[in-house]
Amino acid sequence: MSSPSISPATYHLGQYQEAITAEINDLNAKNFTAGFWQKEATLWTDSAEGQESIRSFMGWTRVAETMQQAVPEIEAFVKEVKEAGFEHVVVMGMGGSTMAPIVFEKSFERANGGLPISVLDTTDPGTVQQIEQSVPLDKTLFIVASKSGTTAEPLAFGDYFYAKLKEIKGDKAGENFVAITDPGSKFVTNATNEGYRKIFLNFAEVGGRFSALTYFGLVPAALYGINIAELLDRAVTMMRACGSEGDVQDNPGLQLGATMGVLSKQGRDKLTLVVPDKLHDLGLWLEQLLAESTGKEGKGVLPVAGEPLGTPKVYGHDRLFVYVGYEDTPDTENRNKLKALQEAGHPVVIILMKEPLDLGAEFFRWEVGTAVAGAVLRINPFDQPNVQESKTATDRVMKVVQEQGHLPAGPAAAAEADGVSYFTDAKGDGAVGTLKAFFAQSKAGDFVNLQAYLTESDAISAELQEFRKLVQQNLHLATTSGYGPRFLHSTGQYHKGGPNTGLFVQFTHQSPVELPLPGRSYSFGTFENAQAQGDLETLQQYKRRTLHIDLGGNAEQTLPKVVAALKEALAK
Ligand SMILES: O=P(O)(O)OC[C@H]1O[C@H](O)[C@H](O)[C@@H](O)[C@@H]1O
Repeated sequence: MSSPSISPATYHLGQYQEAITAEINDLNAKNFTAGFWQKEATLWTDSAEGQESIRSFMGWTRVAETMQQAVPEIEAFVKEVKEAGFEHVVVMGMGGSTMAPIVFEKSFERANGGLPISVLDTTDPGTVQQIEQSVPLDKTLFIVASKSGTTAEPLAFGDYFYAKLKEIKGDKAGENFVAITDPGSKFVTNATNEGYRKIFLNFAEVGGRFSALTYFGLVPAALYGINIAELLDRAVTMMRACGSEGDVQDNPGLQLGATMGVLSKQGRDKLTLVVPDKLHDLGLWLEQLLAESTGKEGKGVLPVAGEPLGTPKVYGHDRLFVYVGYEDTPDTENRNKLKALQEAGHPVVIILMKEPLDLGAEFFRWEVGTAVAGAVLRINPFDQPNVQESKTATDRVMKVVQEQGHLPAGPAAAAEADGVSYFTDAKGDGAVGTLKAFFAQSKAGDFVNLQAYLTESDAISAELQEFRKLVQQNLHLATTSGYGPRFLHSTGQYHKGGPNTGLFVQFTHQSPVELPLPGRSYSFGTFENAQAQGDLETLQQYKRRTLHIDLGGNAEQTLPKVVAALKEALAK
């Protein structure tokens, strides 16, 4: 095993170098690094209330060291699980409670003896059913992961699969369940009563999106066969480089954060992440960290992940490109394009790791960088004030469902074609005219966000990519895309709290799969569509430009028709 070292980061900042250096000098002049480790909340805000909240969520800064002590406990648990004959793990949760497991599963090869992992973080009935049908239920360990223990989705997933296991194992169902949650939550009591095999108590002072290196990330990682001791050692190496043990000359987190903060203030507020295929899902984790931490008070760094990388002519002046890849993977096409972008005057940062275990260090670099960007933007990076609003709106919708047995009726469609209904204020003729009118509202510096409350599949993802490509090539706008309700717990904060520069395209469907939820009067599908409706109302309340496209009962068949209509609408 190579000894831990920090992956090199190269900054090509061109005309922005001067302003960023000035910011770094300012931060150093006020002893930012020392203040950061002492949780000096004045670095972020002048409000006393804000300062108290900041201090209470800075437990993540030293949690990697704490977790080094917990490695034997986690490894003993993994041994117990394997000896008990489990063959598969399903991690169920939203946002920060599942993003790191997704990255681990996709970025590492499963080690010999490691258990395969699936992650369930959607209420879409088709996806829930796919997971149910793809695992041996009686030999599957279900991890219900929720910091607060109150999030509606993980509780629903837990109840759903617990009922299934009860049918198979009766009173022994709890043997297949594990909880990861904060101490004192009601969920702890419920999990205890239901006989869960184990309850891992996490740390109240570590927020969800900063919890990759706690039980939330590490328990699934260890079950999958990842060497978590080494992962943590590398994180601790990065902690030291960022000044955890005293003064450092160049703090890598501070450098990244100052770059993101200054560029955001100068209008280059769209951090475009470029990765090799093997790191495809790193973007999901980073999206939540950056968008939820910085997207508030009309400011923010917008993470753009999974967008096809283009030539300089398709971009405006609103990007910072960051490449995270591997030293020994040439990834020639991306690297050449980045070179061209750099030469055309776009700021580009390149981080090269040796192997996936270096992600331990990178998680920490980005966490510090995000906190520093928050200080430069003068916002509290540890709260998510606008996420709750959309949950409250969904609760209102669900109340109607419970009273009337169905979702509340919405406005009349602006257009209907090919079994697809379009809802928006923009006025145009038919599907093509409506799409044209909707996008005619865009201007330079805007972004287009696709929200897919659909069953995730390669075919749907490919169509969404095509949609993004058309927008990028014809309108030269940044595009982001996420499956709902996952993104609600991630980029959803930025959509409502960040600058009003987004055009939101929401896709819903009427799932042919009907999955009732135990103990509730509604099904997964109704819940999913209520979440979409609740968020749409919240976006509209914030005067965001919205287009809701209902794809009907066969989204794989109708989405290509929408893409074809878009092509026509955007043609010159
Ligand atoms: O882990 P939980 O408490 O269930 O929370 C899951 C997610 O819920 C919310 O939507 C927050 O905005 C996220 O930051 C959080 O990660």
